[in-house]
Amino acid sequence: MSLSAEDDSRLREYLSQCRLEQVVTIALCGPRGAGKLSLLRRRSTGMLDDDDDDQLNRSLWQKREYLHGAWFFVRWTTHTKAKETADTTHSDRIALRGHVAEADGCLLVYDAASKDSLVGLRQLYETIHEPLHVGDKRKPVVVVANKVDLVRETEELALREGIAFAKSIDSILIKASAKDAIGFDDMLVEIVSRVVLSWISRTDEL
Ligand SMILES: Nc1nc2c(ncn2[C@@H]2O[C@H](COP(=O)(O)OP(=O)(O)OP(=O)(O)O)[C@@H](O)[C@H]2O)c(=O)[nH]1
Repeated sequence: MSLSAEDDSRLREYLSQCRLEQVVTIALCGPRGAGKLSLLRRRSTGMLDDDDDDQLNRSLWQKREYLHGAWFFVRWTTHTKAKETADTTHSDRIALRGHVAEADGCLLVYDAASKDSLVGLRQLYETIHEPLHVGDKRKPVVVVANKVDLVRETEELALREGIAFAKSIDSILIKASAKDAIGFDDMLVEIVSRVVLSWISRTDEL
């Protein structure tokens, strides 16, 4: 994980004083087909694709997680639930902004084997700029390059550009593959840690 030793100890100290389970809501945002649902599904059911109705499958969307010596109740949301809805429709953008506004943090997922997917993610980031900000502070964000199993060494451009994008928005990139079950734990720990640190900063400011 990318936390400094100082942040790590602040986080552990804060959590050691919390008696109750911490509820964290994370928005999974990203262009169509990036693998948002597959990442969640793979983690919960061990499957990549499934015919069951994922939207009704509560175990997919909320899960207890033990991180940094504390229990969290993690709720996931995503904006592209209606398969027939195109990315660019007005209602999709409204849904996307709504999810981001309600979330404590965001995972920005794109398909690491597709330059178009990264272009889509950049556009999406512009769309969520407003709900992502609370006053002059931005909610925690982590970029996830999914489908790294499809990236060959000779065509790593979308991955390298993804790292540059993550840096440009003051974030980090985590490599993941829902297919090979890689990266989910890392992205979970990273985003939840950043969310808790944002709570600590807010408390410190009061
Ligand atoms: N090779 C490979 N394929 C993947 C991976 N993750 C997802 N897929 C495939 O990519 C396709 C799209 O995955 P979804 O999980 O539906 O993507 P999504 O981002 O939820 O898509 P929308 O609902 O359209 O926004 C599916 O056919 C998955 O099987 C991965 O890590 N590697």
